[in-house]
Amino acid sequence: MRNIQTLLKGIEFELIKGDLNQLVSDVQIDSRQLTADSAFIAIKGTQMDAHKFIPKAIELGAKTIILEDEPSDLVDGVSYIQVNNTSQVAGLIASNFYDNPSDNIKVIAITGTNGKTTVVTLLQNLFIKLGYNTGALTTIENKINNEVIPTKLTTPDPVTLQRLLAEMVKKNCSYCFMEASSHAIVQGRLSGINLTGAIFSNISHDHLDYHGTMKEYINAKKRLFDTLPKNAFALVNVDDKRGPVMLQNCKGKHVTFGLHTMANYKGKLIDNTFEGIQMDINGQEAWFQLIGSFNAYNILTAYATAICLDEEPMETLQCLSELRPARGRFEQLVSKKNVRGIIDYAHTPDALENVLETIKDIKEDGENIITVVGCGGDRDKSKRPVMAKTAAMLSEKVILTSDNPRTEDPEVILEEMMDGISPTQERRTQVILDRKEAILKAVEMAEPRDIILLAGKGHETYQEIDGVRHHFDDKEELFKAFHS
Ligand SMILES: CC(=O)N[C@H]1[C@@H](OP(=O)(O)OP(=O)(O)OC[C@H]2O[C@@H](n3ccc(=O)[nH]c3=O)[C@H](O)[C@@H]2O)O[C@H](CO)[C@@H](O)[C@@H]1O[C@H](C)C(=O)N[C@@H](C)C(=O)N[C@H](CCC(=O)O)C(=O)O
Ligand SMILES: Nc1ncnc2c1ncn2[C@@H]1O[C@H](COP(=O)(O)OP(=O)(O)OP(=O)(O)O)[C@@H](O)[C@H]1O
Repeated sequence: MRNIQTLLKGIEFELIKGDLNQLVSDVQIDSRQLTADSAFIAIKGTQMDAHKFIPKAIELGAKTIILEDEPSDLVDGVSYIQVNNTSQVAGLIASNFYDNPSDNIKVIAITGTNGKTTVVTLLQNLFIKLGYNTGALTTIENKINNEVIPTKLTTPDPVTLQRLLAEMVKKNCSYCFMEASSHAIVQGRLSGINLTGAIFSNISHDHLDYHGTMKEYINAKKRLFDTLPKNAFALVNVDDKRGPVMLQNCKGKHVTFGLHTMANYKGKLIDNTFEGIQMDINGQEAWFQLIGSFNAYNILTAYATAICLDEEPMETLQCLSELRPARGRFEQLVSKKNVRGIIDYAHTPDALENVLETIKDIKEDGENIITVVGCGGDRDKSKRPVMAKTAAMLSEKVILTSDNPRTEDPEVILEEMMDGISPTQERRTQVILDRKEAILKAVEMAEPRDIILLAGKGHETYQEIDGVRHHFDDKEELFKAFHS
């Protein structure tokens, strides 16, 4: 139990009614999770205004309400605390509730359109190999050492985030590596975290449905750097022209990396095969088991982060070279007929282009690429024709199919994807609504040495149709198709 005063440390507030010594058993932003004596933080969200749940919260036993708008009806025995922006202080309140966990664990957050999950996974595995207890928060899952905690979000909500950090501290973790999505940054989910480092991977077209313009999207990422403390490091990719932008007005220690630009950490790709990549990092050559030139960036990022955290360069390289790809990130299966299947989470135009360019770089002449790809429903519609066009430009054959239509009509999504296909590309493009059938068709069409790319789902084990998640796993389906 904590008293309200403790929860409000460092926050500007006004006590409308009640007692600051009142004890609080838990902090919640969702009325559905409330238990007796919890504090309820009423957030004005993108869908609804949680102020309307305040009566319900009190009914469920909440005696502390943190809100923006003063309610007309004030209940006796309940403390009402008014703040400017509940969404932006929820993390701070939760941090105070959990004893400011990020003072006792080094938290490193990565933002950027692509590469976040890969880098966080690499870093967690690297630091476990280096002998540390380590936590990781990713789109795939949250982890405390080897314990897996399922998640639906890339960056957890502010209260869950602080609870996870507190749990990591309890389990003696020295580090937490986490993804910071642009949604999370804008919504203040990271508030209350005392960051040790922030990383910028790259930026390209994504999430414009939420941010509106590219400028706003870039600004969202930049906010992570604008609020960085002086003793934290700001590690950015200077091959991306927005890298230096992230560092403008950033108080943290500026550190750069790049493959093509002068940087503190300079990498060079030497060899790129289906078995792995060889690269030079600051004059030291090493072999890594991750595939694709874009992974040269991810390895360089992980290396640079480890050195920023005072690890020894040779040991870091040795451990990095032992690491394998994350689930659904360029995972490969080869059939008896010698057809190579690649499962990759590429679900943005840029990531799709990257993965296809990577395959083209590595493959031999005469080996054809068959791409199976779809676009999600209820998400950025503008990327649909672009992704179809990218697939058609960089593959010999394309099968457009479903990828989480959610509440949208999958046929309409596919029609919008088809808008990106030119009349000449139409001849080598098929539309197969059912993803399982699309995979079977790709396998049936493939000749020995051909390459099938299943793009977009990666690690996901579901297909969301009409709001219901049905079990679906690209790797499982490909394995069955290869063995049927
Ligand atoms: C659009 C968006 O980002 N929404 C996130 C946001 O919720 P919201 O503002 O929309 O919430 P809302 O539904 O309007 O509800 C407002 C408030 O009422 C509360 N509520 C609601 C119902 C109720 O009965 N009682 C109650 O108290 C809710 O808990 C919330 O605090 O804040 C919530 C708490 O942090 C998030 O869970 C929620 O993520 C939703 C589920 C989501 O799907 N978000 C996606 C878009 C997202 O955040 N994705 C990024 C990754 C993007 C990427 O890189 O691909 C991520 O970090 O995962
Ligand atoms: N450094 C990189 N630069 C460009 N593309 C990359 C990079 N790393 C990975 N990719 C591509 O982007 C896809 C997604 O990678 P990853 O999951 O690591 O990114 P992410 O930023 O976590 O994305 P999300 O938040 O959507 O999960 C990969 O499958 C790969 O095709």
